[in-house]
Amino acid sequence: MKIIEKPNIISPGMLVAGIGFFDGVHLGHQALIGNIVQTARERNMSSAVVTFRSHPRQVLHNNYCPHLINSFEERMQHLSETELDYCIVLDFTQDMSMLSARQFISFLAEDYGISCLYVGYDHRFGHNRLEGFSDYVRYGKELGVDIIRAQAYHPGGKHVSSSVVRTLLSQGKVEEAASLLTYSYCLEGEVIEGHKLGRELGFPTANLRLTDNNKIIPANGVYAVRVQLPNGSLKNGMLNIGTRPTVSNGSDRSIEVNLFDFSGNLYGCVLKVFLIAFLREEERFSNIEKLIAKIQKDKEHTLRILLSQ
Ligand SMILES: Cc1cc2nc3c(=O)[nH]c(=O)nc-3n(C[C@H](O)[C@H](O)[C@H](O)COP(=O)(O)O)c2cc1C
Ligand SMILES: Nc1ncnc2c1ncn2[C@@H]1O[C@H](COP(=O)(O)OP(=O)(O)O)[C@@H](O)[C@H]1O
Repeated sequence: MKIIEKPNIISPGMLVAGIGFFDGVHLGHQALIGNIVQTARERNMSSAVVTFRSHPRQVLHNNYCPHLINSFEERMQHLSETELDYCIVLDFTQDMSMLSARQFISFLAEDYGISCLYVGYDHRFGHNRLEGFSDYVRYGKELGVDIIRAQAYHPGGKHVSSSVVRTLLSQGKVEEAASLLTYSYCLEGEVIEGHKLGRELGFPTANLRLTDNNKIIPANGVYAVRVQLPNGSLKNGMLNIGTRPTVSNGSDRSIEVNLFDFSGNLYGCVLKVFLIAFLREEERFSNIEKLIAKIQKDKEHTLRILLSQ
């Protein structure tokens, strides 16, 4: 998949595209992309999605802070794992938000050579999202762009959407989220210094400062994880997200991971942590010995989960 970031007519009138933000590139997105690719093949054309670098709401509302499933780089990575030929990345601007639906379709046709556009069953575009699908079809006819309505995808009768996945993640339901995403949710961050207490407990923990502040932080609790080190190697581990109520009265939320079968200095390294399963909620223990005993049990629980996969 080639990423197109500037107006570029790949082959005039020979591009089948879908439009959306595609946060998560979940099963529903994958089904839509499957339809785009199939239509492109039937028509001897190329396939693409049109997406936005930042969430349009971030541009329209200055202080809006989205809670997203993917960073931009992750979204590009997951899209590139599909069979799409191109991903057209637009920088959503105030000017773009003023375009009517007709002007936007015309822009896609003229600047990118799009001749067939899949529009999500619930997707609306154009200034103030005033118009609907029948209007898009009419403008498409006038402009020579075939507009197709993408159907909702309900595997096993379940509704799949980015909002459903976001809710699952914020509730800590990482396994259910992974079944809709087709991959485990990932948090990436640089290892920073913590309170140096982990080593005293016998479980040193790499404290993470997240690379992307717009990503969802799953519910507080303990998770079984796989950790990718900068050299690409994978380690099993356990992650705690929370306020560490046994050792601290503060409300600061830390994200810290203990790696199994590892010793060494990780400060300054960037780790990717894949959340495989939720183990339990964070608890306040009456003393450190009880906390240590529980973390030891968490380790056994984590190993049972990760080694059975
Ligand atoms: C698997 C795991 C589970 C944890 N569970 C709890 C918990 O239930 N309650 C709590 O107060 N702290 C919990 N912690 C946090 C420890 O208190 C924390 O690792 C310790 O304070 C070390 O912090 P430091 O790296 O900043 O020194 C957990 C840590 C790990 C790695
Ligand atoms: N198995 C391990 N898992 C996580 N971090 C480890 C491990 N072994 C060594 N380390 C190192 O120890 C640090 C964590 O020790 P800790 O006492 O918890 O200090 P801090 O409070 O600064 O995180 C990590 O940042 C990393 O550099």
